[in-house]
Amino acid sequence: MNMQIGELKFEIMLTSAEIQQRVNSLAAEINLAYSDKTPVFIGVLNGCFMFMADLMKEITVPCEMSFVKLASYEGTNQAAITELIGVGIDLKDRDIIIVEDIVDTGKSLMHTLDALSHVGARSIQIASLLVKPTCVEFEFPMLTYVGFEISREFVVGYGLDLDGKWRNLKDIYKNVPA
Ligand SMILES: O=P(O)(O)OC[C@H]1O[C@H](OP(=O)(O)OP(=O)(O)O)[C@H](O)[C@@H]1O
Ligand code: HPA
Repeated sequence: MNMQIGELKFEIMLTSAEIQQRVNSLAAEINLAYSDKTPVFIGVLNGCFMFMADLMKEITVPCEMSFVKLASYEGTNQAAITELIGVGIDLKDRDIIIVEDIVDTGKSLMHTLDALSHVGARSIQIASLLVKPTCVEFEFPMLTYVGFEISREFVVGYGLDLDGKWRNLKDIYKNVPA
């Protein structure tokens, strides 16, 4: 199945059924690993919304959840300071699972981890539906739950956007040469 967005050509990469099956097995792994815990799932908006919703429906351990947005401020002589807006839960001594749609360069995830480094969590793990191993610029030992390792091509659908659009597609498409 192909799709044309302006000049760009996309081909289906992961069907909704394939995604659901993988999300269910990630949830099963998490249920097992957290059987004696009450984790806090933190979804990083906007891209995570579909993955988070489908994952949470399969989580059977008692848990809390929240969504955050990353806000970056560039100081004149300072490195960018990143703040997480919207957690709303005291994270001290909690077991956190960060939920991301994609780890591409890893910069966003680095910012999220930075922002969470001072909250006094008991543990932090990461669940990302997609990872681009050939693009990631950092090591993430806490990236335990990965849906699919994919190649470098730009992808859209299931929460992932191109210029703010196409997040609503239920399958995931990848950019291919026209
Ligand atoms: O690993 P990276 O190279 O940092 O890219 C991954 C991030 O980029 C996208 O977020 P974006 O900032 O575009 O916001 P969005 O979730 O609202 O689309 C995506 O949702 C990831 O959070
Ligand atoms: O391949 C991608 N698609 C959509 N959003 C993204 N953000 C980082 N990489 C991507």
